[in-house]
This record gives sequence, structure tokens and C-alpha cells, in this order.
Amino acid sequence: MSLPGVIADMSKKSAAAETPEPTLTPMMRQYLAIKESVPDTLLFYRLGDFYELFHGDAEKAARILDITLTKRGQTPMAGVPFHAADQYIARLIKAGESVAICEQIGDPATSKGPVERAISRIVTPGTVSDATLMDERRENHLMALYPSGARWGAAWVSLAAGRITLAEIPADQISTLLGRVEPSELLIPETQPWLESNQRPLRRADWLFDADSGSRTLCRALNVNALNAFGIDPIEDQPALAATSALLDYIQATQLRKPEMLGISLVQVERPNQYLRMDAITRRNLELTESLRLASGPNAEPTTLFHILDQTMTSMGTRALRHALHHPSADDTIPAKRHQLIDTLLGRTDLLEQLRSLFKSFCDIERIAGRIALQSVRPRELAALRDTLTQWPVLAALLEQLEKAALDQTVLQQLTTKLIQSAAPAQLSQLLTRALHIEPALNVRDGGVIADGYDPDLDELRQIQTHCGDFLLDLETRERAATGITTLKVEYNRVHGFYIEVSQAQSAKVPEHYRRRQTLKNAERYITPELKAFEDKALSAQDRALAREKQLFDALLQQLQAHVIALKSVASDIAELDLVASFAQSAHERGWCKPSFSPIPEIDICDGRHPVVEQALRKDGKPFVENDTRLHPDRQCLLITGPNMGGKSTFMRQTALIVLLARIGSYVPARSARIGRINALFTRIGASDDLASGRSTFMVEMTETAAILNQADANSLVLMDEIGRGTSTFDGLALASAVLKQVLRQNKSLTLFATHYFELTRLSEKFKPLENVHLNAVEHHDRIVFLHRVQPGPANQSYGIEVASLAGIPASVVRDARRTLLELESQSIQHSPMQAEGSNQTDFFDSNDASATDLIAEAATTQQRTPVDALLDDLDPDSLTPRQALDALYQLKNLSRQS
Ligand SMILES: Nc1ncnc2c1ncn2[C@@H]1O[C@H](COP(=O)(O)OP(=O)(O)OP(=O)(O)O)[C@@H](O)[C@H]1O
Repeated sequence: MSLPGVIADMSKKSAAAETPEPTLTPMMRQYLAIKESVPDTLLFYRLGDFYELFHGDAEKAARILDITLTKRGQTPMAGVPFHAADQYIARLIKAGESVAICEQIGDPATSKGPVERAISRIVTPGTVSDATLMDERRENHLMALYPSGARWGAAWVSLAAGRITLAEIPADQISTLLGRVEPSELLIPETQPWLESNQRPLRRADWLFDADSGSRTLCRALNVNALNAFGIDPIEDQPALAATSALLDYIQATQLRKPEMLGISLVQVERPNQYLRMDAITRRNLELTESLRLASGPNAEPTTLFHILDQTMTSMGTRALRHALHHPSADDTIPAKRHQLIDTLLGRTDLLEQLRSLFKSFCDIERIAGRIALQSVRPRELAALRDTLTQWPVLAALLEQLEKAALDQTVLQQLTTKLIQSAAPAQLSQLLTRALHIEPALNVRDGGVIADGYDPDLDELRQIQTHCGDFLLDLETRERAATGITTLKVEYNRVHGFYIEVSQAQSAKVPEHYRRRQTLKNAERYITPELKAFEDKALSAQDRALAREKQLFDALLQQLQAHVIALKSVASDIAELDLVASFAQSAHERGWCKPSFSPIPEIDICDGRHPVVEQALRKDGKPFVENDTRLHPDRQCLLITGPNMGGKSTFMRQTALIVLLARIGSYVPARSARIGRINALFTRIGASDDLASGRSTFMVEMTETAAILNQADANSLVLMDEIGRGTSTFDGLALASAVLKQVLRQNKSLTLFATHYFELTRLSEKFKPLENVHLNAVEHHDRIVFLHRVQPGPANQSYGIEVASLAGIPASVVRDARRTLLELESQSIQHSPMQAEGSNQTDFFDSNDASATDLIAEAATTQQRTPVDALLDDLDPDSLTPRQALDALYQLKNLSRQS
């Protein structure tokens, strides 16, 4: 198989490399030839104690790492010390760069010209697996996408966990997938257009995306003959397998390994509707794992749900939580099981505490298993694994007690049987205890990794080093006794090594097997076969001990391979238990309740709270006001009005978060909660420019609204906050009304719709499933007090100016605003169709097609008609010849340029 992409075909040397410029030094020629094989990767070229970067690589690295950029002749260069390379690599990876490490492999002594060098490893953001280069709290994913008509095949891998996931996604949900998986690196076919501004893909040759090859390589990676056992259908899953092909090819190229050596042992296939659907915007708006506010200030308090919820004790549990938050289950089974476990743990909080404190000492079994599979595990990681596994009997005892306490033991048994019954932990713990030094050195090359007593040869080598003096004394005593020469001495010098010295006077007594080494004036020096053997051993003992340790460590790694799958399975159960224990802890500390599920689209929350806002208020000693949310097909939409700062957004978000928490299997911040069949969450909250893709606030708002109107259905929960506020009042009101009606009539989604357009509240007269609620405030001693209580009916006042005054707007401005408001109100009473009495007002929201809403919208557009609009009106596309159509196009372009 030819080496693809990242390691490009070395035979295809560029003209520059084949016929190098005469001025290039041999070393530079070597550098360029190697660099050509990794054109998009920063090449760390080993020179003495440094890794050097040249040309563009040097400039880029100097910028990212803030290191000095120097010049050798005309060549820009920058370097990092080899012993500190990992920390620099970590920073480059974080910045999204890939790094290739090029080491010296030739012997300097025998080399003519530059010492032979080769790339020893390639680290990329998506394939990194080294502990020192990774964030233990999150997964690193490499993803490949393969477009196949309206559906795209996707495959992504966590190399550290050795897990591949395959899926097929509708093309319009690619950004949702990217938002959910957050790949660190993305591969797409070379010729595929790419519009997602948030993700910079790596383009790979189209032919690398081949389903058959994907299928074959995956079989090799898993060491199986067919993929059916993993739920993969070679025909149906072709697009995903095509993506898998490019994915595995890239990993092989970067890891410099064959498929069967990639440590991939888990494969899963995601089927549609497995998870509650949320697009990237919704994830962001709900601040699940990333805070909106952090972006505006690094010191701001984290405000994410993840931050509030994370009481996990292991990094495996932390990652499981992050994953769960982005993958709420659409189905009740998984969350219901977790709820049952939480129930059991809350019944025995003493065991919950013991379990959590046990987990605190647990190492990252999953990642260590992954690195064992990749044979890149470090001695101290194995020692940590040993220490964790020796605690298994304690874990088993705790789980048995929990099982006894459980009302229904099946769920706990399903989860813990493997943990308790698996033979792997005990076997491994014994093996590692025997093999590893109690506190092994950081690297095998430093020695002191393998335990005494594990290998007789190593013990002897060590013995020689530590007991050299004892041996010599012992030999001296024995030889004196054997020869009767009382002045005999065993000694050592650097030139002659070990010897037995006998005075000239006694030299006649030396036995035959003594060989003369040196004659001095008054003494003879000898060597014996025993001493020679010892000398050979002693002089090379240290080197040989190190080599033996390396050999033993490698053999140990081979032995451990057999346990990788069992370890990963154990790790995933520990992650699950840690996650559930974390949920239980939150429920226990905060008095959260167990939600129930129902089969119809409904939400019935009693005394719900927003977990993040509540926590922030508690810090300031302020109470959170609980609110109910009731939505069902007959009460499909709540139109929420109320003053700014009244709590509208908080109320809407808390409803979504409670649904989400229930669906990830957590208890929820409420007195009671019944969550029905909800399969998607949509939000249109807040306003922000998307300058990166050149979209204004209003454009962003409308794009997000359009996505909701096009996708939400009766099983969706939709949150819409202040639709239409980004444009003129009439346009905004007209749009808000039309959107609301569409959601009610067509989408039929459960909806929370917050607005400042009081006029909309009249819609409840026409639409029975629409109900008005409001958040209220009262004025008290010239101050405004927010009650934050959701009450039936529409609000009667907006308090916008009062809130502005609270925010510190100068008094003169506030006074001016009040005056203007009075004027506007009196004018609108006289003129506005919205405020006029009787039929006018009803007409405005008439739901007939010729409703006044539509008319207002039309009128607003007519007022702003441009020559382009006029020309467009006059055109009848069906009656135009191609020539006329082209002319019209030119005309339109001219007009538009003029206007
Ligand atoms: N239920 C509640 N109990 C206590 N305090 C609350 C509650 N809801 C909201 N608050 C407080 O009020 C603040 C503003 O709430 P929120 O942003 O939800 O108001 P809003 O009505 O959406 O405002 P705006 O219309 O200006 O967007 C919150 O940051 C919080 O401090």
C-alpha cells in the first residue's frame, strides 16, 4: 500500500529536491527531502540537543511558541531543546498544528555526510495519544466525512480510547454533528466544497474515501473477518465505511503503524434518532460545556452546565459527563437505568461517599489501556494502573453492598457483573505488582522500572553493581584461604581493570589457574577466570541492566496486550459508575428530584430551577424563585412577556436544561418533572454577530429561525427569545407574529416564545394551544423589584426605562426617554392600528391569509421599494428569452450597483 497524504510518496521528489541548488549544504538537502514528505506538518529536525525548524515552519512555530527566530544565511530557523520538546509540541497541537519528529537514526561515527535521519512519530491534534500532550478532561477526535448525495458518511475515532464510531447524517445536519463531536481534526475529500466556517478541514485525495477498502482495513484493525457483529452493514453503511477508509489511512500514516497495531478495539454505529437532536447553536446557547460569557472575559465565572454538574472523581467519568451532555438519549432506557442507580445510591449515601473516595484514587484506566495498545505507555502509568487494580477487592465489596441495597438489582448487576467477575484486574494487578518497581522511573531508559525479584538476570546485574565491593572482599578472603598467601589483595584500576596482587616474595605460591596480567617491581598482578567473568559482568553491568530492563518492559507490554480489551471494558463501566455517582452527589447536595418519562410530547415541571443561575445566586446569598412549566399538545406554546431582567430567558433555558438533564439520566432541579417524548431541542436566543462568516445580528437571527421552522416537529421543544428585535418595529412584529403562527400551525412544537411585542399576546384569542404567561415586577419606593414568578396572562408593563436606569444610564437620558415614551404612547393611541380599539386590533392578528400582519409586512416593504424591486416586479421569467434574461440580469446588476 502506498503511503498516503501526510507521508506523501517519497519517490515523488520535487524538482528542487532531485536537483538541489548547488549552494545547499548536504544537511539542508536531507532536511528538504524529509520535509517534502510532510508538507503540511511542522518538521522538528533533530540537531544535537535541539529540534530545529526551518523556513516557513520556523516562522510559524516562532509565532505560536513565542521563541526566537534566527537566520542561518538566508534560512530562517527556530529551535526547541529536545528534552523540553513535549511542552512545545503540546502548545502547537493546541493551536491546531501537526508536528513530525525527525530523529537521527544513523551512527555519527560511521556516517559520511549528515547522519541518516527519519521521521519517528507524527503528532496531530486528532491522533494525539500521549498523556503529556492531552487534556484528560476531554476526548480528542479525528473525524472523516464522505458526502454521498443528501446523506453523508461520517467516521470518527478517539485513538486514546481505541474507539471508532460510524454514522450517516443528513447533509444539513453536518454542523450539528461537528458541534456534538467537536473533532480536533477533520478529513474531507479533496474536491468537496466546504462551507462550515468553524472547522478547517484537511483535504485528502478522493480515492482514499473507498468503502471496500474501509471495510477491509477496519476488519484488519479489529482482527476480525466480518463487521456484521458490530452492527455494520457493508452495503447499507457504505458512506460511513468510505469515511472510515480515509480515517484509518490517515491514522496509519501518522502513527506509522499497520492497522492491526492501531489499538482499535471498539466500534459503534450511531443510528438516526438515537440522541435528542440539538444543533450547534442550541448547544452554545444552553452553555452545555462552553460558556458564552467566558469569551468576553477570561476571569469570568464559568457558567456551563458541565461545570455545575461535574462531581466526577476520575477523568474517565469527566469525559463520560461531557459526552453525555452532548448526547442526551432520545430513548428512555439509558436514562431510566441511571435514575434507578441514583435512587439506590441515594438510599445508601454512606456507600456513595465511599465509592467516590475510592474513585478519587483511580487512574485513567481507559487512556492507559489505549496507550498499552499503542505500546507507548510509560512506566509510571503502569504503576498507577497497578495501584488502581489492587483496590479491586474494595470496589467489589462496595458494589456487593450496593446490590443488596438496590430495590431492583438487575440494573446494578448489568453494570457491575463484569467489574466484579472479570479476572483481568486481579491477574493484571498481580503481574504488575511482580514486574514493576514500587516507584518506577519516568522513562525505561533511566532504569529502575522493573522490580527486584522479577528476573534473575536483572537481579544479578543489579547485584553486581550494588554488591561489587562485597564480592571482591569475599573473593579476597576465599583466595587467601585457598592459596595461603596472607598479603593477597583483590584490586581494581581503570587501565587494567580487576586483578589479584601478590608480592614478589609470595608469587611462587600462586596456583596454576592464575594468569599474569602485569609485573611490577615488588609485585605480580594476576587475573583468574572467576575474576575475569566478574569483570566482564561488572564493567558492563549497568548498560546490560538497562538493556535487560528495556527488554523486560517490552515483554511486559506484549503480555499486557492480551488484557487491553478487558481493561477498556472495565474502564467504561467505571466511567459510567463515576458519572452516575456524580449525578447522585448533585441530587443529594441540591435536593434534585427523579424525573419520570411519558410517551406523549409533554413537559410537566413543578417548581423548576435553573441549575447554573441558582448556583450563582446562592453564592450571593439570594434565593432562586421556582417556576412551573406545563406544555402538552393542548397547551403547546407559552407566550412569555415581562420586563427586561424579569427572568424570561432563565425560565426558558431552565425548561430546556431540565429536559436535557432528564434525558442524560440525571436527577433534575425541580420538585417533580414529567418529561414526554421529546426528540429535539431548538433555541433561538440572544443576539450576536457572526462576523467571521459576514452575517449581521439580524441575519444570524433569521438564519437560526429559518432552521427551526424547517426542522422542528411536534416532538421538539423550541425556545424563541425576542424574535424580530433586530429590525424595525413593524418588520419585527410582523415577523414575530408570522413565525409564531407557523410554529403553532405547522411545526406544532412545544414552544416557549418570549417577546417584548405585547401585541402578540392577543394571538391567544385565536390559537387555543397558545397561552400567555408573564414575569412580573413591582415598583417599590421608586425602585423596581423583579419577582421572577411566572404568572398566567400577559404582562402589562415593560419597565425598559427603569431597567436602563438601574444599569447606570445617566438620569438626564432616562428623563428624556420617559418624555419621548409619553409622546409616542399618545401618538400611537391616535394612529396605530395596533392600539386602536375594536375591530382594527383583532384584524391585525386575524389568522386568515390576508391578515393585517401580512399587510403590514407588505406595506413596510413597499415603503422601501427600490428600482431593483420595481424591475423585478415587471419581469416575467416564463416569458423571457435567454437573451432577454441575460439583459435583465445586467440591468439588475447595474441598478443594484447604483443604489
Ligand atoms: N427565577 C428566578 N429567581 C431568581 N432570580 C432570577 C430568576 N430568573 C432570573 N433571575 C435573575 O434575573 C436575571 C435576568 O434574568 P433573564 O436574563 O432571564 O431576564 P430576561 O427577562 O430574559 O431579560 P431580557 O428581556 O433583558 O433578556 C438573571 O441573571 C438572574 O439573576
